[in-house]
Amino acid sequence: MALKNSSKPKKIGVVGVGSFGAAIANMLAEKNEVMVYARKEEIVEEINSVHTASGREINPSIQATFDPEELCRSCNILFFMVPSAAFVDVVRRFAPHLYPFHLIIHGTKGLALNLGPGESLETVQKLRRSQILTMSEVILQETVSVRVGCLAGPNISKELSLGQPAATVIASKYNEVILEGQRLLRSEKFQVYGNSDIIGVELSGVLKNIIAIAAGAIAGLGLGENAKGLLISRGMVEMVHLSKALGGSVQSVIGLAGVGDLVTTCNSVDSRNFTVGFRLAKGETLDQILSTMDEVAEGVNTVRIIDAFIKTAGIRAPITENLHRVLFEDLPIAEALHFLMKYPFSVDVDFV
Ligand SMILES: NC(=O)C1=CN([C@@H]2O[C@H](COP(=O)(O)OP(=O)(O)OC[C@H]3O[C@@H](n4cnc5c(N)ncnc54)[C@H](OP(=O)(O)O)[C@@H]3O)[C@@H](O)[C@H]2O)C=CC1
Ligand SMILES: O=C(CO)COP(=O)(O)O
Repeated sequence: MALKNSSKPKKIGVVGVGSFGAAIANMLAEKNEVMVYARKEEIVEEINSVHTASGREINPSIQATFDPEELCRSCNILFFMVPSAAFVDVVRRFAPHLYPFHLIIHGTKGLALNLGPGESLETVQKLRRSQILTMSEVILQETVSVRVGCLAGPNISKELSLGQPAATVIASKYNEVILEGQRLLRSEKFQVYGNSDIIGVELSGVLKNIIAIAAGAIAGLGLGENAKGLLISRGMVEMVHLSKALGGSVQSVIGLAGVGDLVTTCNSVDSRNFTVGFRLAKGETLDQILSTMDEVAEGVNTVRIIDAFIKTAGIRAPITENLHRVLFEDLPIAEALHFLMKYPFSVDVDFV
């Protein structure tokens, strides 16, 4: 059924009620009518009857559905809050029900691949930029939506759920998307900045996860705060070079969604990426860690994608390269650190 402008729906939709989706849905519900989508019938029933989602508190005013069509019919603004590994599938499920009037903002800090049929990261010889998609690029590729934005910043969901003060960036080529995001989310406890460099903001949120895994490893090895400061500063420089190579601006990396989130994630035991590094340093294997984590640590897959890209593009990104060897090539962490300490970094800041 085609929707006319006069019948434009008014609720705000949230797709995915995991850790971050639940936190954002609750914040949106403070001043808006909200409907959430969960793929499992039992989660929908849990939300609608006892107002929790897998035990996470959900504002009692929030309604849930497992029908993408109902969500798209009821809402004109949708927040996609699912991990990157599921993003293409989820967007394809929603695509038949989306119209150009729908405004979409996503909060996903991961990448997808745009490969040919039967191809995978293991089989492609080279990984070019055109074969890597940010989540806004997935939405634009898979749907008729045009007004697309992302939400990124230092936003550990546990802290947001406790009502602790924080800020985020809404990035979009369309000022209207930024203004809507600010109108919906801004509060006394939550500041919302705008940025027109959506690719740079998405990449900032994606790339900081790599450095956060390394920060967790440094903490797990008990190497101290000097080493952490060294990693964060070299990590920021690496993020700038990678982001520029992938189409983002320097300014976005040194802003809230880049350096702001980098500092938070590199210091928080509530960060899943930090936790992966910490547990690796304590001697667990990657398989052991991932099989016992309930929530997604996007940085692991991001390391694989970025490592393949830099090898193709001929870029040096020593932290990512060494982390790839630790995660996927059995290099002991101590050796990776030894290698990094000998790496001939000589210029402090070389991107301005
Ligand atoms: N948690 C945080 O502090 C923050 C997270 N982010 C980003 O947000 C994104 C989501 O993270 P987070 O909420 O923590 O992840 P979680 O692992 O907590 O939750 C993921 C959610 O996505 C749903 N989901 C997974 N696969 C599918 C699918 N195929 N179809 C429909 N729904 C699906 C899950 O549903 P089900 O229960 O059915 O599996 C679950 O509700 C990530 O990219 C993360 O980097 C960004 C900022 C902060
Ligand atoms: O991006 C986040 C906070 O801004 C959450 O980080 P983790 O995915 O590592 O938990």
